[in-house]
Amino acid sequence: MNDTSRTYDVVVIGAGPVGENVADRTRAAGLSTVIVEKELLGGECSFWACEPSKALLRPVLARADARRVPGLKNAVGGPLDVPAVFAHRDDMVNHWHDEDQVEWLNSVSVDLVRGHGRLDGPRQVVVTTPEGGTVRLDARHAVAVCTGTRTALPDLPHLDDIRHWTNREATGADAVPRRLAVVGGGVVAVEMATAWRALGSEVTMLVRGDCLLTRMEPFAGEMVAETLREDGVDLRFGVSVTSVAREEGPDGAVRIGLSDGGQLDVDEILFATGRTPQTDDIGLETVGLTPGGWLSVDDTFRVTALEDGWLYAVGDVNHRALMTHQGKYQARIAGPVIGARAHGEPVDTQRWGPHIATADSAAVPQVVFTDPEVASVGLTAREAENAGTRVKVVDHDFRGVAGAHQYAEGYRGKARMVIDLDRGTVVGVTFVGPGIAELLYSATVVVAGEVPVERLWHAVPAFPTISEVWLRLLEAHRG
Ligand SMILES: Cc1cc2nc3c(=O)[nH]c(=O)nc-3n(C[C@H](O)[C@H](O)[C@H](O)COP(=O)(O)OP(=O)(O)OC[C@H]3O[C@@H](n4cnc5c(N)ncnc54)[C@H](O)[C@@H]3O)c2cc1C
Ligand SMILES: NC(=O)c1ccc[n+]([C@@H]2O[C@H](COP(=O)([O-])OP(=O)(O)OC[C@H]3O[C@@H](n4cnc5c(N)ncnc54)[C@H](O)[C@@H]3O)[C@@H](O)[C@H]2O)c1
Repeated sequence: MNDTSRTYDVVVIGAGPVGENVADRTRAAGLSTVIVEKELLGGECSFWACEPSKALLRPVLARADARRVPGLKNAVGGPLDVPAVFAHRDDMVNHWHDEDQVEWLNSVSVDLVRGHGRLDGPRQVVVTTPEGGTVRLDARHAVAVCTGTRTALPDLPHLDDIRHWTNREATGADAVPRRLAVVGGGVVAVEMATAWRALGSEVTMLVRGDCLLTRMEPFAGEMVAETLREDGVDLRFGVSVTSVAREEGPDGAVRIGLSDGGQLDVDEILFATGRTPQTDDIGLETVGLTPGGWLSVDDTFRVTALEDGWLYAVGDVNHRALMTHQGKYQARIAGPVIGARAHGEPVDTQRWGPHIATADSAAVPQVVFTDPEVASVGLTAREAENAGTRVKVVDHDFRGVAGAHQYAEGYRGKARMVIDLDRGTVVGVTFVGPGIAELLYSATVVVAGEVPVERLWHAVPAFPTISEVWLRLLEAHRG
């Protein structure tokens, strides 16, 4: 194929949820924009991460909730309809087709070039197309790298030979392994252990540390661990994988060597061991940067290592907050920033201003879709203390929350509010319990809005909802 060359105001590399939103916002700022994608528009989130994992988990959590409702629990005592769960998952990812996203891209007048994009000097991107041709894209104002991440794998001999699972197989498989090992104790590990246990696998979790969900309040990981164990997951702490091999050929069992000297045979092994940035093959060396690392950015998403400020990195690839909603928030900041700079307009970088991603450090919300659900925003008590804040930690275990007792017989939950005593505001909130995911936005408004604690007395939760936990927290604070 012949080489072609085109010029745009902005070139976006990577059409995951974040790249799509950057392109939408630069276009809205009046800049011509092209996006480059090597796989499916919608990225990891739409096809191999958020969407399929939550589709697998929805029936699991709905059944767990239903089993706590008197009058209903006997009706849902049986196993999940596994083929129907997979069919629902397949529908939720549109059978791994991206024509809806292509239609949307057309509707916002962003051009698309399919293929692998690489920088080729300042403001230049060269795309190798699936047909083997090249398209050269010149950017008048900015290139935004939104190339996301893939699973970070441990350095184990023969790992490539054993057909292991990453998030892609864990969210996309259509057969239930009899025995599944899950390596890791983070969010992917606990969510996928929950899903596959309920789908019928014997699950063993191999966690090298001594707790789950280490970035959250300690009680979150403890409560999730308790239910995983009750549900029959073999949860092992303080153990690492030292070797892996498929016994008896490619379809044989995986034999796992363990750091405690033991071994474990399973049918599949999932590595849920964190993420690595997709920057190893995007031409960073052509602009004087080292390939393979996270791209550090300032609060307006300009890559700090380049002085003349045309290169932006948004979403997972900048390592600020590896979640879809937070990457899309970054995109809603970065797009207008690129627009303002292109039009020679001022950029307002005051805390909470329109061109600075203040929430990335102050108010990142996250829901972990396990049983119980975990929802948190802002700082943990330890993070706040480490930041030098004079804090008061207020805990409540959902006693006296009528809505929680309506929701589930024997409701088990815990809530924590971290108060900045000098400013009189809430800097962090964590809820653990069934049905608490939708409570998180209230906490996010409280933290991002820096609402004075005293004003919260006037925010009245309806009776009898789980939200009344806010009242119990305030009462515990007032004493
Ligand atoms: C199992 C799992 C479950 C998750 N669940 C949730 C959840 O429930 N909620 C949540 O908020 N977050 C969740 N996450 C995190 C979420 O998936 C990521 O934060 C999100 O996908 C990041 O979006 P992104 O656009 O930055 O990157 P990605 O979604 O990774 O998209 C990057 C895109 O860039 C493309 N690309 C890369 N290199 C090139 C190149 N050189 N040329 C052209 N195209 C390129 C890729 O093909 C891809 O389409 C989950 C993650 C995992 C692994
Ligand atoms: N519901 C959600 O919001 C959601 C769901 C899934 C993933 N995500 C995001 O995706 C990102 C990736 O999740 P993740 O769980 O893969 O990463 P993570 O960083 O949350 O957890 C990685 C886990 O693997 C362990 N680990 C790392 N290297 C290891 C090794 N060599 N051997 C054994 N254990 C090892 C770590 O100790 C940790 O327990 C996270 O930032 C997460 O927030 C979000």
